Amino acid sequence: MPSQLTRARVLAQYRGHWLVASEADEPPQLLTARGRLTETPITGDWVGVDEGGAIAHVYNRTGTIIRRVPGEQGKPVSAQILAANVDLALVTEPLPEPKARRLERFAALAAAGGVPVALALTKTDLVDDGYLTAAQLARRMGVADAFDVSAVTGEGIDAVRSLLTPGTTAVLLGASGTGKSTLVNALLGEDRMKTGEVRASDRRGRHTTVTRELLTLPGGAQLIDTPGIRVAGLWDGTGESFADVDTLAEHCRFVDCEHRTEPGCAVRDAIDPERLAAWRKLQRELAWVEDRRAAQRQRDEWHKQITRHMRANPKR
Ligand SMILES: Nc1nc2c(ncn2[C@@H]2O[C@H](COP(=O)(O)OP(=O)(O)OP(=O)(O)O)[C@@H](O)[C@H]2O)c(=O)[nH]1
Ligand SMILES: [Zn+2]
Repeated sequence: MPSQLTRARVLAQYRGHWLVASEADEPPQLLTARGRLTETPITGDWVGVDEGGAIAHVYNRTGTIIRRVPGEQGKPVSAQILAANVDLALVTEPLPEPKARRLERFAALAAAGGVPVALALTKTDLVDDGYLTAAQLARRMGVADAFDVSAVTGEGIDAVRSLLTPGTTAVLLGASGTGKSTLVNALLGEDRMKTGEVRASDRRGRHTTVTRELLTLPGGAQLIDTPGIRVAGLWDGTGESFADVDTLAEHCRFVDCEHRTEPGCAVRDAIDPERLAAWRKLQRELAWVEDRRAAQRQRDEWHKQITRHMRANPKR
């Protein structure tokens, strides 16, 4: 690592460029990377900028949101890091009929990366008792913080703000159309104009391929939006998001109990059947992913060995 590096945060990524803000109160700059980095910088990353003004290092990440990229049949499975160095995931789902299955999936995605979860049920203006639904879902999922919010009436926005203390980096996670961007706008208030397309233009013109952007909220917290996610495949476990099932499962008679009809099962009668079905479905998905990943690792190892062998025995 070169000696003189300035620490800076990646606000957004473009093709071969990154919008980066140093800790000092300077305007963000569009930078390129120096040579080959060990990691490709992504939104939320802390990077080291060298004296020539290029990204030369990506610091270790804590709290990452990683999903499996929807792949074609027969193609290798791969992962995509959606956000780095995140302290809180606000998982969104709209009222009047929030889908528990989607909430559980996004919560698992966050938990797998070591990120605590809060629920934000949007569009509460469409119902009378959104707070009840939020409380029930939170209880069932073992989530401490849950809010029903409305960008139309402003209800619940302050409650969400109370979690977004200065220095916190939060990410909005949820399916397309669940109200993430609208919530961002509500939290930003009038500051919205300073962000987005305005900042993403420079001498070379406008960079319109904004995908995930780290924004600074008026209160001093950072927020990353993740627009347009259709499929949120799991990649590496479900973290602590099914702690209820995992804890009870320790008391099942069989270690590989699937909590169906096995005798001495401690989970089946204690967990909501739909939640248990969701757990099973995600476990099956993870088993499939792990199989594919193991097969790919084996193939990679093979290729390495062949290459090594050919290098050691060049044709004469
Ligand atoms: N009634 C009502 N409608 C809302 C509220 N929040 C969002 N909507 C509407 O829901 C739709 C989807 O909201 P978006 O904020 O674009 O959803 P998103 O999650 O950002 O979607 P992607 O960008 O595709 O991921 C829009 O038509 C919003 O106007 C709300 O609090 N109340
Ligand atoms: Zn069991």
